[in-house]
Amino acid sequence: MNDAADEGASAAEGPGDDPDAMRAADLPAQRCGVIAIVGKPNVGKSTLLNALVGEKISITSRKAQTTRHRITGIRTRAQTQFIFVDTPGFQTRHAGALNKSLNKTVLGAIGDVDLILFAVEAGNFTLADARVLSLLKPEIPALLVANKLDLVQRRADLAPWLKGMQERHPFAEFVPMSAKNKGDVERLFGICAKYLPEQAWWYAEDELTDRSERFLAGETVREKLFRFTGDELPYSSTVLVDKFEEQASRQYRRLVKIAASIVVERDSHKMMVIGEKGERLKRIGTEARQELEKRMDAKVFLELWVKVRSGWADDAARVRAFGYE
Ligand SMILES: Nc1nc2c(ncn2[C@@H]2O[C@H](COP(=O)(O)OP(=O)(O)OP(=O)(O)O)[C@@H](O)[C@H]2O)c(=O)[nH]1
Repeated sequence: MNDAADEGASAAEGPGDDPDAMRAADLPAQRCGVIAIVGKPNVGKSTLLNALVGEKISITSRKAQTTRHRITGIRTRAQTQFIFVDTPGFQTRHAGALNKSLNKTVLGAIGDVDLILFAVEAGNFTLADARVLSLLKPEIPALLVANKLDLVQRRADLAPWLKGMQERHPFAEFVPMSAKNKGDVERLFGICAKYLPEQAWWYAEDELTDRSERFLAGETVREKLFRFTGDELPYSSTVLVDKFEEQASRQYRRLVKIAASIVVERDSHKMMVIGEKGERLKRIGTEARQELEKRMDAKVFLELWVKVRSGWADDAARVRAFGYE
């Protein structure tokens, strides 16, 4: 991101004597800034990010703590480039190395941004929300995104709740909304834009993420893994992409061969992932492959393995080796 930022800075230099630059200076100024989406697990942060970016960038599932990485989603609209970072649901319940790493990612993500979207479930505020809120610095503007508004039965009850929220933190604005409602998401763009500084864009207009296809492959398998195992499988299970190779092909315009390992902590979890006669693993593989083919516009061969590595989520060195900062 630094390189991109440097480019942006040079593009924003003054017009000088260059006639082309003079013309550029007549245009409305570009805006560009970073927006962090924070909140406790399962409040809908990834759903919101995907809706804002207009594509599925971050995986979602009903299982809390699905998001493990800081993910950048980019959306450029009219003169404004919005750079979103999604963060893992901050949590303090488990103390293992994986969780320490996740919490560090959240703290890193909110220190240096232009705007924070603090997401909660509308009408709810628990100790877990309070813990995340305590991390926000008053000098960075924060919007209270009261998400899942569609689940609120009596809207009238929301007013006193919002008033209480204002006492907890000096929020710049309240945004009661549903991440699943297009109109609400549209309105959020307009609200966010005014908090972003006037500066040249950091990314090309059509860029959607700075994450690689290899990363996307791992995340897609992980999403299907959690979808098809539900609450049975501990969230410490992870996916490693062992091979990601684009190969020349006469038959297909693009051909990508991917091999990935699903890493679990116990033999019993391995059986759970594989399922009876291998049915579940097959389903995970098929769904992941189909989705990747669509998103990468390529023919994909996907090979999945299940490996047992007991205690990896409590082992700091392994957590790093598995790609978590
Ligand atoms: N009814 C309703 N459900 C929503 C809304 N937004 C998200 N959800 C659901 O809430 C669940 C959690 O959404 P995620 O986007 O994965 O939540 P998250 O905050 O990113 O979760 P972590 O990755 O655990 O931090 C999913 O089942 C979503 O479909 C909403 O506006 N209304």
